[in-house]
Parts: sequence; structure tokens; C-alpha cells
Amino acid sequence: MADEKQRSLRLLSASPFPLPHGLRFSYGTAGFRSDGAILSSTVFRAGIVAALRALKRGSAIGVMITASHNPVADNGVKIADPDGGMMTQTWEPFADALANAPDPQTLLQLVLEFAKDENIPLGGAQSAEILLGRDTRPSGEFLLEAAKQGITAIIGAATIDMGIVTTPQLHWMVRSRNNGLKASESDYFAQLADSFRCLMDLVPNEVEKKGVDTKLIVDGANGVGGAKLEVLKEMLMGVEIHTRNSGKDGEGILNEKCGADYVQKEKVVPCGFGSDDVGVRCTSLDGDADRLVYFHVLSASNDRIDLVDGDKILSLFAIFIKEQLKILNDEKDDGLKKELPARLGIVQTAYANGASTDYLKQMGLEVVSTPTGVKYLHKKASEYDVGIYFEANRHGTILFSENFISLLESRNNELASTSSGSEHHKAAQRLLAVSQLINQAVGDALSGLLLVEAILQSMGWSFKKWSELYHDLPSRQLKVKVADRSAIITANAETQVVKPSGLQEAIDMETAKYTRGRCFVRPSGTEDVVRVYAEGTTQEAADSLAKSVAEHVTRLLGYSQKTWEKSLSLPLPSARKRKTGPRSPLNLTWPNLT
Ligand SMILES: CC(=O)N[C@H]1[C@@H](OP(=O)(O)O)O[C@H](CO)[C@@H](O)[C@@H]1O
Ligand SMILES: [Mg+2]
Repeated sequence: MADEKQRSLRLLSASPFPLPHGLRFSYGTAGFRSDGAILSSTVFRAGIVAALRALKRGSAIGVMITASHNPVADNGVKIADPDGGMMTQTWEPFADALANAPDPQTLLQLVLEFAKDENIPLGGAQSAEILLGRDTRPSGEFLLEAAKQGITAIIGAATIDMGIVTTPQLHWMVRSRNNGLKASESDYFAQLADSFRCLMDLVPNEVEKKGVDTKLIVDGANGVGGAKLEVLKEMLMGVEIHTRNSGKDGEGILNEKCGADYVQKEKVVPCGFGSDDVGVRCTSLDGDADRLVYFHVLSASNDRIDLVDGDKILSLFAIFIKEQLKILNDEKDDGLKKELPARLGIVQTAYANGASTDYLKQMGLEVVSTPTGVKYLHKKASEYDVGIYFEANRHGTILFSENFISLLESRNNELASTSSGSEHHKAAQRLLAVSQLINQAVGDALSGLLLVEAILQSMGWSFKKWSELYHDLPSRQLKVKVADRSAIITANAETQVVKPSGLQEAIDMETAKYTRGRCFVRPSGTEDVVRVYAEGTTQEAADSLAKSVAEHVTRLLGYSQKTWEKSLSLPLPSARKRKTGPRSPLNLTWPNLT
């Protein structure tokens, strides 16, 4: 142990990555994120956290260098746990403490104390693996080196560099590796292509005869997702994918006037799209390809779009899976009377449009709500045999329980021998293919878009039919600056305010003035604001409900700034504003980061 301490002390003190003066870093939903030029000490320290986590769990851990939809000069680092999900929240305070340790001695002290408390062996005899990945940002290579050095300071050479990958690819690789499965990039592509082919082979004949539009134009955000899709599309049959903004040969700037975040917030066509694309199915990925939106260019004369967001992607998945489960459990024509019990759960947050929740419930689905943040949705979805979750802002996936998959596999084998090619058999095969196609580690734009395409083909649906599944209720989101947002405590998946007293009563009173009004407030987890969300039957009603509730928030909590800004649905993001505006001297966690 003494030797180990000496070795680590030498390595940590020799660290060429001093903490930038006067800055504070915080591990949020998206890990650490900041200007790429000042992030090396943070990434070095995140490497240390990842190495300790790998030792603690005795499994492979992932480190991904990305800043998702943020501007190209930004970068970030996040850690994937052995199951491919986000690093456990319980380690976030340690990650923060390490990232902000003022000098190598404090850093080492923190490491040694934490290792002791957590019973992590630092003797060097244990083996641990850390899979490293980065997106296409120019600062990525240097930062990856910093991560490697942090890892090496703790456990010597234990890194496997996966190169430039999407965030979901890296999470998938960690998950697969820990499940003893093949985990290279070509394995990932092969799994997606094979399961997609299987779903396409099972498109009903009558639908195939009618013919569904197979053309899809993909906006790759000039990032890693576009580049990967260029490879993947060569392996696909039955869909005609055209990639734009694929970042080829350094053309186009990452996330600049393109990508899922831009399209959803600005509600306009991304660069490279225009009048020729009217009526064609289009989709946008974000900078690290873990989110996607679909859209239609509405007219040749302006840049407006018809947007399909996470709620509708979720609805499409839910309808398809419900239908397959129904077919599988239908009165058997094959003498097999067995039911395959499957609890299907739909998980949303309070930000899901009320029309989507109503629609899903009308379809007879079990819909539950969790607090905001993928970690809550993912956990809830994992309690079902099949759990589907999406945030309205388009991050989500489908989870299948191990038990359900093994029952489904035996049922599939049984059907293959007793009634191969029957509707029941096809339904079982489709469900198995979905479980292979969808990335069960995290939301994945590439696997998500292939599933959307396969389902639209299977059901013979046009984009229009999908988009008109239900009509969103008009909504408005506002941000309110208050003196201390932590003064708001919520319950019931953030739909009710418990503190300060009087606020929920005020919300109820305002909401009661509107037909089908719905409103809630909660402190943001990523920005120093209180968010107000309101829905109504007209845009005016939603706007006015949000405004009056925002006034109550200000009245009861005081404010640090006179104005409140419109948010999310309006063009306020980050990039261009932040280039010119001052950065917070204290906290470098930025809004809406995954
Ligand atoms: C209303 C909204 O969009 N909230 C976003 C935002 O969280 P807030 O806690 O609302 O700041 O960032 C999260 C992380 O990216 C994302 O999961 C979530 O959906
Ligand atoms: Mg992303």
C-alpha cells in the first residue's frame, strides 16, 4: 500500500493538468462539460474516478469525451457504469470533490480516503478495464490522453481506446463486454443491421404490396452520428438513407445550424435542407447521436417544419409493441394455449404533452410519470417486462427484462417447431428483433431511427399518419430567476409543490380558470432557474397560465433578475449567446446537456 501511495503520488503530482484558476466544475446529468480548452484537469480527474469505479465493480467502465449538441469548442466527459447506464449518482459528490481539488496533495488525499471508505483495493493486483471513446471534436484527442493518464495513475495500463464513436455506441460496448458478448464497433453495426433486416423481412405482404415511402434524409449534425450512419447504411436493405451534414472531410461545423437540438428548439429546417425536400421524411441527430427528431419540410417558400418529438416516437414504439404482444397472446390457432405474461409500461415525465398521455391511456397502456432526468425514467422502465421511456425532448429507449427475453426465446423456439411462419411466430420474432435493434444501455439515435423506419414500414404508415396520431396541446415553458430555487420542494413526480406553502394553492387557483389547463413548477437541475410549464386548449391560454403562475413564483420566492425568459420552445440556446456572453465564474454545468 505504501508503495502504491508513492507511485500514485508521483503520478498525480507529475500531472501536467493544473486546475484552472477560479473555476468550479460539477458532475451533472451529462457529466462534466465546459470549454474544451480548459477541461484537461477535469478529464484527468474523471479518469481517476473511472479507474476507481472499475476497481470497485470489478467490471468494465466507459469514459466518453463529448459535449453532445453544444458548440464545437466545448467538450465534456461522462462515465458509463458496468450496465452501460450513467454512473451511479452516489459517486457524483466524489467526482465533484476530485474535479475541484486545488492541488495534487489534496487530490491524492481524497483518492486514498475514498478508496478506504469504499473498500477499493489499490494494491495493483486487480485487473480492471476502461473503454474510452470520443466524438469528432478537435479537443477530443488531447482530452482522451488526459483521461488515460488519470486512469494510469490509479491502475496502470487498463484502457481500451474505442476511437471516435457515438455516445450510445460506447455505452453499448460497455454493456456488451460486461455481458460477455462481442463488443466491437463492427459487432454493433452487425447487430443493428441483422435485427433491422429481420424486422423488414417480417413486413406483412399486404403492406409491402401497398408500398410505403422508403426514402429518409438524415441530418447528421456534422458530427459522429452522420459519419457512422454512412457506414451503417451500406449494410441496410429496404430503406434508402441519404445523409446530409455528415461532417465528411471536415465540411460544416458541428451542431452549427443543424442537429436535433437546433431543429427542435428553432423549429426550422437545418442547413442543407430546403424546398426539394418538401414531403420527404427527414430526421436530425444530435452531435453525439443519442437523440433524434423527425420532421417534414412544410413548404418550398419558408423554412417551417412539422416536428415529431420524443412523445410521438414513444407512442409509435408503444403501439407496435402492444400490437405484437397482443398477436402473441391471441387465442391460439395452434393448440398452444399458453399466455406470455408481459407487463408493458410507458414512462414519461410531466413535460410529456398531455395529449400524448391521454392518447397512450386511451390505447389501454399503463403510463407512469417520473421526475425529470433520464436516470429516473430508465430506472422506472427497468421495473417492467417491457418498459418504454422517452423525455419529450427526445431521449429514450426500450428496456426488456432478462426474464421476459428468456421466456420469449423459449416461446419463439416452440413456435418455430410447431407453427413456423404463423402470426404468433412472427410476433415473437419481431419482439426479439426489437430487443436486439434498440440500444438497451441508453437512448441511441441510430438504433432509434432504424426502429422507427422498420415500424413505419411494418404498419404501412406515412409520416403524416404518424404525425397526426394526436394533436399536441398548446404549451408554454418559462424560466423564472429566483433568489434560491432550492426553496421549491416538489412531490408526485414534480407535479405538486410541497414548499413554499401557498404556491400549489396559487397554481391550482390559476389552473382552474382554464379548460383542460395543466401547470407545474420545479427547480431546474441544470440551470439556476425555476421552470414553469403550462398547457391549455389554446396557445393564448397556455401563455397566460404560465405567465400568471410565474408571477406567483416571483411573488413567493423573490427574484434576482426582473425578467423571465421564454424557454426551450424558443430560440435561446446557448451557442451563439454564450460565445459573446460571460461565463459563470462558479459553475460550469450548462443547461439541457445530454
Ligand atoms: C425541461 C427540460 O427539457 N429539462 C431537461 C433539462 O433538465 P432540467 O432539470 O429541467 O434543467 O436537462 C436534462 C439533462 O439534459 C434533461 O434530461 C431534461 O429533460
Ligand atoms: Mg446528445
